[in-house]
Amino acid sequence: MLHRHERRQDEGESSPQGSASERLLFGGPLLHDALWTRHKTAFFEMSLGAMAVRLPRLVAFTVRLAWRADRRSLWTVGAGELVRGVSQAVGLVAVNGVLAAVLAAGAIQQRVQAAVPSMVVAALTGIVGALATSASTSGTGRLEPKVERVATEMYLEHVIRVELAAIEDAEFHRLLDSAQYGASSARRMTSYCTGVVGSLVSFVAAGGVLTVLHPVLLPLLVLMTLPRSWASLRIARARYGSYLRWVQHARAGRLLSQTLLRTGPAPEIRVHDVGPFLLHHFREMSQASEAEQARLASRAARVRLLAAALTGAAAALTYAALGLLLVTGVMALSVAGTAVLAIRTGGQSLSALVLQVNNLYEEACYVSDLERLIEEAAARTIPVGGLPVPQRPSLIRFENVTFRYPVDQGVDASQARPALKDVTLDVPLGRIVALVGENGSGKTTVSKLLAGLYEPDGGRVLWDGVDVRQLDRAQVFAKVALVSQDFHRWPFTCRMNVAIGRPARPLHEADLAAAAAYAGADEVVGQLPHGWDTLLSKGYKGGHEISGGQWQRLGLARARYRDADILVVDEPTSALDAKAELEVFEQIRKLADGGRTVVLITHRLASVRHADLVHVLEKGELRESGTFEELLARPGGVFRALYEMQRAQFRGVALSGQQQPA
Ligand SMILES: Nc1ncnc2c1ncn2[C@@H]1O[C@H](COP(=O)(O)OP(=O)(O)OP(=O)(O)O)[C@@H](O)[C@H]1O
Repeated sequence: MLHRHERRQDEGESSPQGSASERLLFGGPLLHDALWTRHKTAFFEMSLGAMAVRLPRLVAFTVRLAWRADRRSLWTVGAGELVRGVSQAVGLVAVNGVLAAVLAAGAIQQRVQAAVPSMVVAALTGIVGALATSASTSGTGRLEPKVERVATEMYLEHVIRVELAAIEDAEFHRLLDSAQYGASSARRMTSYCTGVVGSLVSFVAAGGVLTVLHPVLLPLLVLMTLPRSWASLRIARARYGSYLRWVQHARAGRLLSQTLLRTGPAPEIRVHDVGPFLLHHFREMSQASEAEQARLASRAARVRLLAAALTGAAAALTYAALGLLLVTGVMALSVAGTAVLAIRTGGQSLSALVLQVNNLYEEACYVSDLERLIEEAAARTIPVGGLPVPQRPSLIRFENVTFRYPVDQGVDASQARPALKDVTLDVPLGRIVALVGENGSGKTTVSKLLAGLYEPDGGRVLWDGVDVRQLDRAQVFAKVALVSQDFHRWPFTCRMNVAIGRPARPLHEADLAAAAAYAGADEVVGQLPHGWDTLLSKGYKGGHEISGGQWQRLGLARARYRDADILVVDEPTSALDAKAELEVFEQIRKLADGGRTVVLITHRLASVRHADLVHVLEKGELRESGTFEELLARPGGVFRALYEMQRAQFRGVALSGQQQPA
């Protein structure tokens, strides 16, 4: 047997340095940075005994899921497996009766006649067993997809309710990633569990019959089966370990082949002659993978041979013991015949049991991630309920607000600069409030806190004097429409891309048209091959791609369709041409005239001319606040300096036929 640390190295996820090509291209083996990769090694460290201890918990979890998914099928499976086991035991006893009758003294006709009742019982148990097996198989087949659906729903239900900060937390995200495999694992666990229960029942049935026949037969059964079980387990794990190693080379090779096929790098691949270079390394990685698979094949053959030798020795020992019992007259010939049959069925059940438990454990790693995710998600869920948000609030105030984004593990959070530091500002409702500042100054963060997406680490966000933490968050969200910089481009139809601004409301064509006209998206819709019904996702039949500026208009239309009191627009015109930009700002201004609040984030300082109030942020701190004119009039002010800088870019560029300004 391999030494423990050798085995780890031999069977673990990575070959430590990777192939020469992998070292050259990736600096080492190409490994996933994901939580689930840890399961692969954890799996190898689990002994059979430890697995047996965990077994009841695993079965209980699967049964609970199955209970939620479909009770009737669960009952069918349970009863089916039980009936199968019992009919197996009764069948063995009947076979014993047949053998005893046939091997007894007397004329052959009489002996056969005496065996008939037992034969009938054996045949009946065979029929009942087959019926029970098919009932269990169909029950498992019905249960599997339902269990997967229930587990997926559990997962998604929890995920959509967690705070944004949790979704952005790298560690939580890793768990999220890994737990998504939990649903399909739960599905597979259903059939493994049925297998485990079935094998266990069969083993107990065969063991029970053997014990009744003679007490020494049960230990003999175990003795004969254990080496075989150990060997099959060993081979399964060796195969898995080797798979992990060759899949690592295959993964690297796949990355190269995919890169060679993609459109993005295609020009560079051709002009810089990257193709033959990558092809050479693809071949090298594939050969490393082939070598590993060849190594596995010969290793599996060796283990299989050893297993066969051990099983043979155990069988010889068992049959020698049976022979001894026969010769010494301790056991009758008929009993020995039944014992051989029982040892065969019992042995098969035990081997199957060991393998099924092994499979069960492997799946359980993912299912336990799912369990953990559900626990953690529950702890990080957006609170439900709270004080009602005022019908027409008049002021949102940030009071000494400090906020830090969650940092990745290993990074000292206290060292990281807060995204907002001691910020105090007002957002009077029914007005246009602009947030300006350089990249990374904290504008988007202010808008997200305003929308209730984050809670401040220090200070308070007050809605008419009430801390947002006490307000009903669902009502806060309902007050806000958001057009973020990276608003989502849903892979749905154009109509749905606007209507998703208020998904709970029945589709209303007139409102859709009004929202589109507001954002200038009506022109976009008019140019699409199927108008509102065009699928905005290239790569699918009938799918169509639109430009960044056209998307931006749809994003604005979506926010307009939402028809909320507060519209937060983050760089709404970055992809628009100059004419469209002017139009959009004009429209935004009209919104405020209608009593809505607009929080406008932009780098184009000239566009904030119509804002009622401008807040200037710098490195997470509020530097200045005032109207456009006030800020421009402030000597040495940050806004004035930024504005001057932007203006200077255009100064000196004279149009033909125009005089350059003095
Ligand atoms: N999701 C996030 N996770 C971690 N840090 C973030 C995250 N979003 C922003 N930050 C950091 O917080 C700070 C403020 O970012 P924010 O996006 O609020 O700035 P901004 O003024 O809107 O910038 P820009 O003009 O580039 O959009 C930056 O240092 C940024 O790196």
